[in-house]
Amino acid sequence: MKHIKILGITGGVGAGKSTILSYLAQQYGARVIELDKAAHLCMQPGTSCYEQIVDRFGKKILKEDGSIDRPVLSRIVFADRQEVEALNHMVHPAVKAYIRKEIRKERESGKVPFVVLEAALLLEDHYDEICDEIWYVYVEEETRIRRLQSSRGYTPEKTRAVLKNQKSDEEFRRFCQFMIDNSSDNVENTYKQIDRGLMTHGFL
Ligand SMILES: CC(C)(COP(=O)(O)OP(=O)(O)OC[C@H]1O[C@@H](n2cnc3c(N)ncnc32)[C@H](O)[C@@H]1O)[C@@H](O)C(=O)NCCC(=O)NCCS
Ligand SMILES: Nc1ncnc2c1ncn2[C@@H]1O[C@H](COP(=O)(O)OP(=O)(O)OP(=O)(O)O)[C@@H](O)[C@H]1O
Repeated sequence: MKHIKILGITGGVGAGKSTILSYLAQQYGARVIELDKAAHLCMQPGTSCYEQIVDRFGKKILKEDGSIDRPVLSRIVFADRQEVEALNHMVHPAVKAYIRKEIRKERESGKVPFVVLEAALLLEDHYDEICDEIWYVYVEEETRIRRLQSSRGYTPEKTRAVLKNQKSDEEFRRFCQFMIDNSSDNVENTYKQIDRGLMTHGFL
């Protein structure tokens, strides 16, 4: 089995993690796995996570077709830390098992130069056990609020509510091995930092 390195990309909501992931996939052929997307897969009807979530939050969080209405669930959990913790407790073990399986598949096939895992919660969920390094994507809060308002229609209140459930800038800096500053509206400045990081940190 080929040893393929695992790079974690983290940072708060709207920092530009998905933007960076697209670059890593297109420019370097990396396999990228978004934990949000993996979580959505693990919460589909028929899974044990789905059953647990409906048991806890009730049928009011379901759409007509029986799937989970994420904006509704989002309003409940991001208003109350206990609720978000309950959700995490149900979803995160399944996500981690899925990630481990995907990494094993990539190592068996040996086709990609490295694997990238992306989530706001890599540190909380101890993905340092799986990743060779975790890199932090930094953008100051007001810029993120502005970008998310124009691209996703998030109100400043929604962005702030999500932020409150995520690590502070100081904690991200303390626990990550490299920082990418994505504050510039010219994304080429960000790409240059990634190129340099991959080179100097042994991913290429
Ligand atoms: C709460 C849910 C229903 C909201 O869905 P919605 O479609 O509105 O938003 P989306 O999934 O795109 O998430 C938006 C952003 O919120 C943040 N976020 C999501 N879940 C969490 C969480 N549990 N704790 C802190 N921040 C979170 C992330 O920055 C994420 O990118 C959804 O995020 C969810 O199911 N979360 C639980 C799964 C999870 O923890 N995912 C995070 C990585 S494992
Ligand atoms: N350097 C940049 N200049 C201008 N806009 C940017 C830049 N980087 C990202 N954006 C925009 O900011 C928004 C948020 O970026 P993105 O979706 O990549 O964030 P994210 O960290 O993946 O968010 P989430 O945590 O919610 O998944 C997007 O609309 C994206 O196009």
